[in-house]
Amino acid sequence: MTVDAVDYKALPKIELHAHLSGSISRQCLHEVWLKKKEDGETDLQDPLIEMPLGKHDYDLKTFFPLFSSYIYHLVNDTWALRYTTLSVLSDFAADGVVYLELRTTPRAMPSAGLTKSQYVQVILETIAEFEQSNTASLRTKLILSIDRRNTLREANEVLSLCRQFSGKGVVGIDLCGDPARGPIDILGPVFEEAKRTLPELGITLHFAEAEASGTEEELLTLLSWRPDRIGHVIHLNERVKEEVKRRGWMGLELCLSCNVHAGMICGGFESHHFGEWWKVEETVVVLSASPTSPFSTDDVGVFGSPLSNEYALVAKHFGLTRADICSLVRKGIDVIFGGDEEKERLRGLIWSA
Ligand SMILES: CNc1ncnc2c1ncn2[C@@H]1O[C@H](COP(=O)(O)O)[C@@H](O)[C@H]1O
Repeated sequence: MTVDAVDYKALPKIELHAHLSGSISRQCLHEVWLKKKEDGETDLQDPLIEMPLGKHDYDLKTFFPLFSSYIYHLVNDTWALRYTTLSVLSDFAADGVVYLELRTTPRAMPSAGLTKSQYVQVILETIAEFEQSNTASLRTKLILSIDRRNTLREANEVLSLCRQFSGKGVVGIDLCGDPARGPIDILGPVFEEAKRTLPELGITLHFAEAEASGTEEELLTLLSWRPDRIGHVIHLNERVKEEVKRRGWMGLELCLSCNVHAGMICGGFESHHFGEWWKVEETVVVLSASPTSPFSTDDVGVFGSPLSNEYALVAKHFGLTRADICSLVRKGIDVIFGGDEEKERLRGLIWSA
């Protein structure tokens, strides 16, 4: 059986590292802009001009400001939040994703009178609405993100929201944001409290995404917070690699297109560290998509590569067979945060060969 025999879109897939605002397609942002323009509610430039279709060469310097200076000004009320969330869910479902953990940084929208708690509530209601009205097999849970720039008070607020919505769709907490920002030590107590008081909550951390956030000191600190999964996993020295393996069964959320397009790794797909990790017994590699906006795997909207394409890429560049691909997806079930019932559902859905 050649790798070409796999229909990567039809392959039921698990996506665990998708940032909501980075997963909105440029077309969807354009639709939001059109409505706001017609209603006289925006002076922003058309997203298709701001982020032309086909432009995916954002790097870590140009990528992060896109949110605070553009996307957050466009998606700034309940209508836009619901519209864009529905669009993101439809895109993942159309790409054959059957289980999605969407992550987002709770954001108040003062001009629309929306608190951070209401922001989370709107997203959860939109997910429920999508699941009721859609025949797709996609089931979605939410992870709330702490930004590296957050103060201790802001980070604690995210933890409180996790507590408030635990059992109602929120299944995890994340550390994300510009890796050039830090230090992250002040946030430690929040993750320690999460571990202690909310054992059902999964912890995932952006890990060694850039050299600046890949010092041994930072990485050992992050590991001391006892994450269940880590994302990107690029700049690790041998000691940290050994430490990751020693923890056993840690999920590694790897984002190929994002890392390559954003120049986060040297060389092309062949030199991606997926090649180093995917056969490591002690860890579980999970691929993440790069939507069609300016980013890519973890921000499909930005980098523009759906999850199905990420599987095609690893098959092509690392020679995975159909059996390898199916076993890669199946292994991912073990590191989802969505609970045993969901794991059972997925075991019935994901191809065994
Ligand atoms: C390149 N990879 C990345 N590394 C770190 N953080 C990232 C990221 N991609 C996105 N974000 C984080 O997600 C936010 C946007 O989505 P939400 O408003 O939360 O839904 C960004 O502001 C950034 O903090």
